[in-house]
Amino acid sequence: MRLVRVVLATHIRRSFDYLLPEQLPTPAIGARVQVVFGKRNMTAIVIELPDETNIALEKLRPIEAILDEQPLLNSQLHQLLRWAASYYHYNLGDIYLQSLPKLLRQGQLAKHPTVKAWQLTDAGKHHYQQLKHTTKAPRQNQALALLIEHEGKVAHEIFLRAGITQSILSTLASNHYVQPTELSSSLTHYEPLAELAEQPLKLNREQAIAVAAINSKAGQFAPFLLDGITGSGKTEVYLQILEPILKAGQQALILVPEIGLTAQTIARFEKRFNLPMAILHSGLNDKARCAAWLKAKDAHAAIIIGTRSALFTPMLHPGIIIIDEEHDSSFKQQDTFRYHARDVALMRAKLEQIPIVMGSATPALETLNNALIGRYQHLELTERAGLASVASYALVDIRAQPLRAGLSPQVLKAMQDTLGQGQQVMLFLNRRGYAPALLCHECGQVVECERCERPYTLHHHPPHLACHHCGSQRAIAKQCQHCGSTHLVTTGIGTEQIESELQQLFPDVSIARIDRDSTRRKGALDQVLEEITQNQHQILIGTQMLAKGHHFPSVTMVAILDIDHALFSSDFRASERLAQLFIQVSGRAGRSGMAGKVYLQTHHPEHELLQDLINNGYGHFARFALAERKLTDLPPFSYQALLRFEATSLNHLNTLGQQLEQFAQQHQQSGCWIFPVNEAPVPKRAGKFRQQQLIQANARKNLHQLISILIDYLEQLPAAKRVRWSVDIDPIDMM
Ligand SMILES: Nc1ncnc2c1ncn2[C@@H]1O[C@H](COP(=O)(O)OP(=O)(O)OP(=O)(O)O)[C@@H](O)[C@H]1O
Ligand SMILES: [Zn+2]
Repeated sequence: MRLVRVVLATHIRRSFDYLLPEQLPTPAIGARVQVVFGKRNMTAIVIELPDETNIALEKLRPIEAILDEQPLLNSQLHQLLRWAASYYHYNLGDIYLQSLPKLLRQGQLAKHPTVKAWQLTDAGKHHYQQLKHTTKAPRQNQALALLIEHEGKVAHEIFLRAGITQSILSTLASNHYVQPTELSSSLTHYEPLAELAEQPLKLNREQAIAVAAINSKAGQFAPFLLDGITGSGKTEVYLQILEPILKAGQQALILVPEIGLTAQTIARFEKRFNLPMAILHSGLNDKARCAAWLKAKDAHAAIIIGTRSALFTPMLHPGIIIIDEEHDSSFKQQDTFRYHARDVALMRAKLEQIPIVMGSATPALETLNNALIGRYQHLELTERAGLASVASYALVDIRAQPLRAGLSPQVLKAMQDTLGQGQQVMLFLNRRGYAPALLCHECGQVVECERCERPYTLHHHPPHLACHHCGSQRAIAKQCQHCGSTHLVTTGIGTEQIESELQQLFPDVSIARIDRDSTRRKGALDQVLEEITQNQHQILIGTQMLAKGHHFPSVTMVAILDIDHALFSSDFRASERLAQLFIQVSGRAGRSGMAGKVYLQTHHPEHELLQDLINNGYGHFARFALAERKLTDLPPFSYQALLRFEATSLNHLNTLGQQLEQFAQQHQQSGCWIFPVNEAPVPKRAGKFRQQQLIQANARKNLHQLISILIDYLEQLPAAKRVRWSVDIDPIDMM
């Protein structure tokens, strides 16, 4: 009797045992199998081949089929997924299955797709024998030689990497020396890096120290914080630490924030190394994602660049993990499996025994603290790279000032001057749409999304109302629902409004707006970023999309229009987020030699956070903020979990809340604080009422113990069946 223990994607939080029928070979651990679960056919992953089971034998069902001869996941990834399941108190089966690309989850064979290739003809062979010693058409000869070397078949991509262009291949094809064919992409393997495709920059002293420190830890677990001000050349450091790793035939995994993964980023790595890369982001179709994943797994890609979930991509020869803009909140998944990619990546680096580099100009306080207490090696870049100098700041007091398009006279004047000198201006406003609210001028009633009880945002392109909480849309109201008046007016300003008003103020200037609406179309963001680099636009207006890591050489002026609302938030992380945003946005000014200037409009020019950031910089602010967190027992000096509850009826929530609070108080442990169940900061979303309970502890162990007890309780509690609940470990957004 042979047994197989598997996990699969079901809400039941455990593994399942199946029988292995005689005619099937023993599957590898980490391979997929097909099983019947309930009445459904499902893809499962083998996690163990146990000797015994506590299920009655007659109840065991057989496995239907084995899908993989080779395991998809190696033992380090198994350990990682198990660790993640226990750390985040999430279902192991879901985590396993979610770590696979969708097509593999659905049971497709893990086969590399075929790629375009060229085949040598007899005529081509003959031609080469006759002409190989001539100097005529050297590129054509090189192409034919490459084909002979590889038994007559070479992938198109390999020709391109060797500098043999499409037009050379077309000429060869028109002479019938080669003909198109296909190759399994697994045959397109690459040789380790021999020499760089482009000359590296000469590092400054701090960069050189960073590169040497990281390279000295090859082949072992070593975490680094690369704490370098904006424009200090962190990317050049990444490029140079990759060189020895790629020369050793190892792979690099590079994680970037959701919208930081642009064609420009990819191009920088491509240009330096000319090696195959696997790109993984949420915009890929299923086929492309699966192909990239397999390329990484079988080491047919040297560099794997991706957003959050790329972290789980298997690699045959892992050499290093890099997390760029490590403070970015898009590394934290905000629904279902709420993991933080940076934290899981650290564990992965530990399991794989490789270095991990976390880079940022504005490190998360958690990360900075780990560096300050010596848990991570702290590498600092305190100067701008090359010829660029640090931008200067001006606080613009807008109290009682007349504003046009949200801009003060001082900022408008500065814009005129900057534009007059042929330089670019960047305006930052973290609010997309035309106006954040539409209201009745007669009775004051605001037009609200009924499902969220929040104002609709007015959009003009195309005209509609959109709820930024639940995403619902409707036609623009013509009448007040309350009093029937047709006199509706907007309040507040969004990026669309600034764009249209600036078009009137600066009719001869090209304006680019960059926000989620203007970049929805695939490729639109890359296109506008390229246009900005080519100086096709002079004024750039954007939300935080524009703040992230971009390098625009001609931007010398940045104006931050309105961040006042964030100065008085009750969320203890608000000041950290504001400081990061402020520094990142400011960091776009003056990056290539020309002096940069940053204008900050505010009603609170004396506010100590703004004063501190401007006068002393992020590092000073962050150390002070850490001291404050320590005094008040907040993370990273304590550990938090958030239980979230959602239901269509408030009664259901209240019943559950009372029972849970009572239970939690009875199971209070020393070193744990259990806060009351409260309304969430967004108390209603998409028709569901929302509540939450914060749990805090002085040690991780205590937190995890208490959470386990609470989860066990919730799983068997009848009142919890009518409520959707979830657990968020290390929550960063309390919404
Ligand atoms: N050693 C160097 N010498 C000259 N120029 C350099 C050097 N290192 C980097 N640069 C240049 O400085 C500019 C800024 O570098 P990079 O984009 O890597 O900065 P960064 O630290 O990643 O900034 P940010 O955090 O704002 O994204 C780039 O144009 C880069 O080519
Ligand atoms: Zn809504």
